[in-house]
Amino acid sequence: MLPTRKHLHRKKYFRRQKDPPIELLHQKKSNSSVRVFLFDEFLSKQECDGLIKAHDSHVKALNKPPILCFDSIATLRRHISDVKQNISVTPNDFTKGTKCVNASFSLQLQTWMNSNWSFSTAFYPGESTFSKVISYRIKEAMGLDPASGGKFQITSYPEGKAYKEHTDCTLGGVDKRDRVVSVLMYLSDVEDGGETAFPYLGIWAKPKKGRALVWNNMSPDGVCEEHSKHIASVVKKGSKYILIRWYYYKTFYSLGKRPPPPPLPEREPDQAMVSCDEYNSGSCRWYDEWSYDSLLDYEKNKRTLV
Ligand SMILES: O=C(O)CCC(=O)C(=O)O
Ligand SMILES: [Fe+2]
Repeated sequence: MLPTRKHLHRKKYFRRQKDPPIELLHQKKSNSSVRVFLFDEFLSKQECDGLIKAHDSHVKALNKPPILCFDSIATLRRHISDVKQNISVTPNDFTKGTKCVNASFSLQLQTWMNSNWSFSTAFYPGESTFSKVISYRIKEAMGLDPASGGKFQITSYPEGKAYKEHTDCTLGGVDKRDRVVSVLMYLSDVEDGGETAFPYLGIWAKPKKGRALVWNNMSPDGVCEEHSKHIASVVKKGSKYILIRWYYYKTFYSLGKRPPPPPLPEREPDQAMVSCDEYNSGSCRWYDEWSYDSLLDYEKNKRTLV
């Protein structure tokens, strides 16, 4: 039978489920509510390759050295001491009104740090047909409401790169506008390393092209769980690409909408941002879009500017 228009339409949305999803059971005793599921062949090879291509060409296009931003002066100091430099910095080294250093200091840090970061680019719901396709596929397979999902973030890790242990939600946070579920899709195989590991649960997953890994970060009553902490292990050989979409416990107006670019710091149009989060529970990551987190005003006004 020839496929009808209806079939073709449906095929785009539904993955051909070859293997049923499996739950990765806790290998360590834990009273955590976090559950981790694995769906193989969730994305097709063509979808993965298309996303990688789009990501790579976008990263390449933003070819000015990035501006580096830090969550605090303490984090900047830790990075400086990590690269065995003996210079002292004060909050005055941040460009006025921001937590970013100027272009020449950024370039100096980039050299010292040997660009030790992963690269993230984002697209937002409605910006491509693919966003609709994948939202729907996630809804069908995992029961997650597309309206409670945020942006789609593609991240690449060149060989040698990793991301430290962290939670995707805010520990101790009271705001329920937080990431309750993470849907991570591996866009590439990795020759060696790059596993996603949950040290408190004794669970780890190996990157596999097209595979999706889904877990909850918050308990059913909306508390961010310490035991949801996870790590992107170092890519020992090859490179790693992932697509992530976070789903939120409570939805809010700006969720899933591209935020307006912040006015500061001054920058070139093709200049990306590297954001280095809390030293012990974060890593540096290159972003194609600017976030309000780098603005001091934003923190002072309790993050209400957007
Ligand atoms: O790359 C991974 O395996 C994990 C990525 C991650 O945890 C994140 O981007 O929040
Ligand atoms: Fe994460």
